[in-house]
Amino acid sequence: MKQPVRVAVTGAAGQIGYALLFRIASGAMLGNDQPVILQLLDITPAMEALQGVKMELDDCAFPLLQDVVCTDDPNVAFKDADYALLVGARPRGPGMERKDLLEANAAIFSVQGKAMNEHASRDIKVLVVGNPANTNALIAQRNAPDLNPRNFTAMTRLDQNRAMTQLAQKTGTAVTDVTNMIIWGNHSSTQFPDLYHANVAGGNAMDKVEQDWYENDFIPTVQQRGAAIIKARGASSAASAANAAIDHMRDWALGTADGDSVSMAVYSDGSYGIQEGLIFSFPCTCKDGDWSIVQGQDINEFSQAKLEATETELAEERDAVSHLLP
Ligand SMILES: NC(=O)c1ccc[n+]([C@@H]2O[C@H](COP(=O)([O-])OP(=O)(O)OC[C@H]3O[C@@H](n4cnc5c(N)ncnc54)[C@H](O)[C@@H]3O)[C@@H](O)[C@H]2O)c1
Ligand SMILES: O=C(O)C[C@H](O)C(=O)O
Repeated sequence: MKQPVRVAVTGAAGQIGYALLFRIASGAMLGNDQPVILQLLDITPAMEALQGVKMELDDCAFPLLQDVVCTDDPNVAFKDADYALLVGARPRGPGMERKDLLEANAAIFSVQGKAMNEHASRDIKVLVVGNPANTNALIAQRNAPDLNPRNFTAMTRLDQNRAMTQLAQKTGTAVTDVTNMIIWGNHSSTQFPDLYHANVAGGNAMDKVEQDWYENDFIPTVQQRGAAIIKARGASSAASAANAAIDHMRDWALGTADGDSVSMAVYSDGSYGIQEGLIFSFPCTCKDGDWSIVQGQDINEFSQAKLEATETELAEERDAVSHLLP
């Protein structure tokens, strides 16, 4: 039996938390042979609700779940954590743009970055889900100077999964026929879903769809899907977001499939001309618990303009929170 690993989840009493924790505890994220200890963080007024979630986790009698810690103290939640899923944040309501959330959520992520810097495993793998996810990840990373910046990532896997289904439905194929479906940039309406490098049933995706559908239907549908869910449900996506978080962490920990790449917002090393230090979604492969950016893809004029637009937005978000970046 493997040694248990410690998985910190913030915002654990929230909607995404409720769809996420049971799957982590079941082994869906780290494998059926990996025992876990859950370290759950939420704010003080949510402690009673969090205790209720813990009672339900207990009542599942998950064989892999060794302990559940509930706390309102980030220093406790991140103690020796091997993985952290930073979900806790104020979600976007109808009519709100992500930028409206920047200031409100920025403070949360600087505190949590500092707590990880002090208390977490030096190899911690951090996934930021709470919006604006890329910039929250940047704030956490910059507040954790003793940790490797490569340990901090943000989630664009939900956008990738959305894009895969749209493409499969359009081409009359199964989602399992779609590979290398990459989202570049920010988890926002400037994200760039790239069909030029995606494959459907072994052929290039752009050979199977019309340019007009790609530009005027597919891209806006994927970019606006979060807002469409909020409009329909009156609340932001939760189960699909939790599912994408599981996908992201599982691939990072256990590796991506041969011949496939996945979308991960990671610390930019300047690849594809993207400013170094931004948390930008690139095509990534994962092996032995580490990610790398897929290099050498041709970027045409259309794609280049899209990459620049989403990079500009991320640079603006970074500048708007510069007072929180040490
Ligand atoms: N990246 C993505 O693809 C994606 C997708 C869906 C939602 N989201 C984002 O995920 C976040 C959570 O969504 P939700 O639906 O679970 O929201 P929710 O309001 O149901 O839950 C958020 C939880 O976070 C807690 N929280 C607030 N401040 C905290 C703090 N300082 N420390 C710890 N916990 C804190 C709240 O008490 C609440 O329990 C939102 O920011 C939402 O916009 C991201
Ligand atoms: O768009 C939002 O605010 C919610 C979330 O990020 C989503 O993509 O569903």
